[in-house]
Parts: sequence; C-alpha cells; structure tokens
Amino acid sequence: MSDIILKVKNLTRTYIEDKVSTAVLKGINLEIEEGKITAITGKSGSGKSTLLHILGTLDKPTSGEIIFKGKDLTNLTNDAKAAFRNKNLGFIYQFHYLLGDFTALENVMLPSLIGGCPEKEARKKALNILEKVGLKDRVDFHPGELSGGQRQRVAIARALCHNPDLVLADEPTGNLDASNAASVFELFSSLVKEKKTTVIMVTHDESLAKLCDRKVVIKDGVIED
Ligand SMILES: Nc1ncnc2c1ncn2[C@@H]1O[C@H](COP(=O)(O)OP(=O)(O)OP(=O)(O)O)[C@@H](O)[C@H]1O
Repeated sequence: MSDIILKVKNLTRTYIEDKVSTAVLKGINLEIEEGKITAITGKSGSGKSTLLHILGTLDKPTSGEIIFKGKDLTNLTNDAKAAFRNKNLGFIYQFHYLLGDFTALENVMLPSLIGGCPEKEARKKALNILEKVGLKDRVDFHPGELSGGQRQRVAIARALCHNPDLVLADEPTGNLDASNAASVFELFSSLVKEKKTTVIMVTHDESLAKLCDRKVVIKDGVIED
C-alpha cells in the first residue's frame, strides 16, 4: 500500500444563510493514497465541490481536520494557506479560467513564477509540459485562438507545471464532448502517473470514474461505504 498523503477526519461544513442552517458535509472521513487518482462522485448538491474547496484550503470547514503530509491545514493563517497552495497544489476546473490576454506559454508559466521560480526555468518547464500535452506548435497562441480541448490541455499543463504533490480537479472534462473528454482524461492520467502526482477529481461521469484508481461516493453528507 502507498503512503497516505491526505487524511480527512470528521469534516463538517454547514452553510448558514438567512438564519437557516444547512449541513452539507456531516462527518467526512477519508484517506488518500499518494500517487493515486481518486474520483469523488455523488448526486448534484451532495457537497462534492464544497469538499474539494475545503481540501484546497479555499473554504474553511465548520469542524474537523485535514492532515496533509502529517500537517494540519485547518488552522493555518490565510497567508500560510496561500503559500501552501502555491507550493503543493494544482487546480483544474470545468471551465479553463485561462487568462485571455496571455499566451498558452505565459498562462502555464504563471504558477511557477508566483511560486518564486526564476523566469528562465519557468519557461523551460512550461515548454516541456506543453509539448507533453501535444501543444508544442500552439505555445504562442492565446486561449481565444485554441479549441475547447486544447484550452483544457493548457489548463492541465498549468496545473502540473510546478510539480504539485496534489491536483484537485472539479469536472476537468465536463465542458468537452465525450470523445474529447476521454482523450483529455487519458492524457491527464498518463501525465500524473508519470509524475506520481496524487489527484482528487470530482466527476459526474461514471465512465471516467471507472478509469480512476478509486471511486468514493458522497451521500447524505458522508462517504458511502
Ligand atoms: N456559499 C454557499 N452558501 C450556501 N449554500 C451553499 C453554498 N455553496 C454551496 N451551498 C449548498 O451546498 C450544497 C452542496 O453544494 P456543492 O456545490 O458542494 O454540490 P455538488 O455536489 O458539487 O453539486 P453539483 O454536482 O451540482 O456541482 C448545495 O445544496 C448548495 O446549495
């Protein structure tokens, strides 16, 4: 068995809106193995994105612990969380969120530059990963000049370029047609296996979930056995 990179203990998240409280996550317990791709599935509104945001330190749990490589993330200051995200995490969303005024290369370089990597090295790493996602001849194109599948491959390159330990992906192929989704996922999966990156991926798509190392289902605010 691989090492456990992430442990979630008794995690809850209750939203309070106009004095009405809604318990969305009611005691999530989860252990994520290093180097594996875990799919999180569950009905619409079951709390998948809420869980992913909390794991990415973008939202605070109501209670519970998130232990990443032995360190509790829940009590970090906002600055420490931002530094943690820059160094350790990569994010991929359903919509690519690339910056329209920047080229594919510049978009991919950005997380490394923010993390303090010298420009020359960031450029080299970005060119290398863009080649791996099959976009060597598109590095100077802007997002508006790329197809949907190409944009999503740039977003994947951006998430992986700074070699994060953990990639959090929310419906990463949800905006693509079925055959494009399958080929983009296949590429993503082979890249993360090569880099031994851990991935947690929210998906509605059962055919993609089946291709992951593990599938967990959220039901009634807990992980279903
Ligand atoms: N900021 C918020 N304030 C109040 N309620 C919220 C907030 N964000 C999410 N919720 C509620 O939490 C529940 C879970 O939402 P979440 O987006 O995590 O579900 P999901 O499983 O990702 O859904 P989908 O598959 O439709 O994307 C929903 O009922 C939603 O209305």
